[in-house]
Amino acid sequence: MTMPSEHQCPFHRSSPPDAAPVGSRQTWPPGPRTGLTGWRLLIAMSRDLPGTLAAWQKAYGDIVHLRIWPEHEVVVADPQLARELLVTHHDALIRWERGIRVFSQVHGHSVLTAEGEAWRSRRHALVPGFLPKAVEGFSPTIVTAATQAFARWPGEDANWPIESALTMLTMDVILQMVFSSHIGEDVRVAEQAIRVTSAAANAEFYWPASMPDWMPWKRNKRKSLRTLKDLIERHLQHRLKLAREAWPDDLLTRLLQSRDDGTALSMQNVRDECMTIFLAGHETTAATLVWWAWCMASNPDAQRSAREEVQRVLQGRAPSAETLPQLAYLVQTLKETLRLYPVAPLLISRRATRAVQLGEWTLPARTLFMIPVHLMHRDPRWFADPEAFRPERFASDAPGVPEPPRGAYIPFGAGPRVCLGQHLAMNEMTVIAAMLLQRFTLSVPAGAAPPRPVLNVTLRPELPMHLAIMQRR
Ligand code: HEM
Repeated sequence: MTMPSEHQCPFHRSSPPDAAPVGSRQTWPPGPRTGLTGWRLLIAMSRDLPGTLAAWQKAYGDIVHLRIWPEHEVVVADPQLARELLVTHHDALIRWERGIRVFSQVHGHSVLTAEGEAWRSRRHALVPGFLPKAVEGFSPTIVTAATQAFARWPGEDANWPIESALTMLTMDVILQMVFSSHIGEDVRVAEQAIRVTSAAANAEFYWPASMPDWMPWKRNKRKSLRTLKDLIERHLQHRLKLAREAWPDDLLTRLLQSRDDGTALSMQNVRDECMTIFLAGHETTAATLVWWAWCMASNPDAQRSAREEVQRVLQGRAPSAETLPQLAYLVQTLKETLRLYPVAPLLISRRATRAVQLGEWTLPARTLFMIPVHLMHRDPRWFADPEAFRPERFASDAPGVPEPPRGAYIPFGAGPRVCLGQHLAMNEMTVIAAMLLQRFTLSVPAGAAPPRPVLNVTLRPELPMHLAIMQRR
């Protein structure tokens, strides 16, 4: 019998014997060998982050140390410790500076990128607009946008570009919520600009510094950033030209009005918040709906059950604040989709500003922490038959399904920096999913292989998703 050595992770006693810690024996959990700089670990991560982290968890356990010069990084895939980090130790953490620098190129200094007091006051100003009651008020807007979008879908298509169609729809929804306007002609340009900036951001995460954007080969990124900023600016200027009494009740008006009651939001802050809400508010919901559509198409029984519920509850009507809570099974299909395909599979890495006690490890100030949400979501210890699509596991009365530990399921993060838009996202996705099932049957195109998830800021299919659709009579 192999006795656990003092090197081994106390949370994963079965670590292999070669799992020697790289740093101080008292300080660092086990992890892969580093070589001279550890940069080969970085290269492995940049090629396939989810796959590489899964292999390291298998080899070294739930808490893995990576020495990537000049950093010490600790990957925490133990649900209780991940939660402890995000909730109990939140005030000992800031977000990884490099990640924030990359995000700031697009988001400026918004609630997503701010820290400390600046973050607290932004979050405080924004929260009321994103509480469940406030979000309910957006349902008619979502219904109108979805009705118009689905009316443009064909009656039948064996290879319908559903990813592009759903992205357009969620973009339209968020533009109506923020600016009370449709995206119209801008849609294709914006979609392309977002793809270019996301790809650029994804590549830059793995470099210690970015080359300046005026470099000739960054022309596309420069142009795309300009396109997105111009889009926000155009809507903002249009609003400012209107008399105040004519301002519609939307998120931009709420942001502008919050400047009146002493919240120190500059006009640049308003622009930055609009950009974050625009991007975070539609890319994530689009990606989740795309994965949901795949799960429905590849699990026809689940699709049938969800549709039967929609028909029984809605009886052909549009979803509303009153009927949405009755769509319990449909919500379970969305939750199960978020388990299998969490669109933010790795929360933004955190940096410790002081020593952090995590289980039996005391990890010094400046340690970087990474939380692989996707690994916890597919861990057979917390979710039986984890690769299977089984919405019933989220039923409150599911027989014989043990409750996973808190922290094992965190598609929206946890702690004070939990997703600001989680209620809006669930509300919007439920409305759109219900309306889609009312109108169309989804199936996998003949001969199509299961999509490979890749991380491109959000988790997306490697190739744009196409599905077969058939209008229901
Ligand atoms: C399926 C949809 C969504 C998912 C899975 C999702 C996921 C997440 C996650 C995991 C975080 C925390 C990141 C971290 O801790 O590092 C986050 C933060 C955030 N999300 Fe979402 N999100 C979704 C939709 C939305 C929507 C619709 C909005 C806004 C309209 C939004 C706005 C934000 C903002 C502003 C933050 C930063 C909050 C802060 O730092 O205080 N998200 N989201």
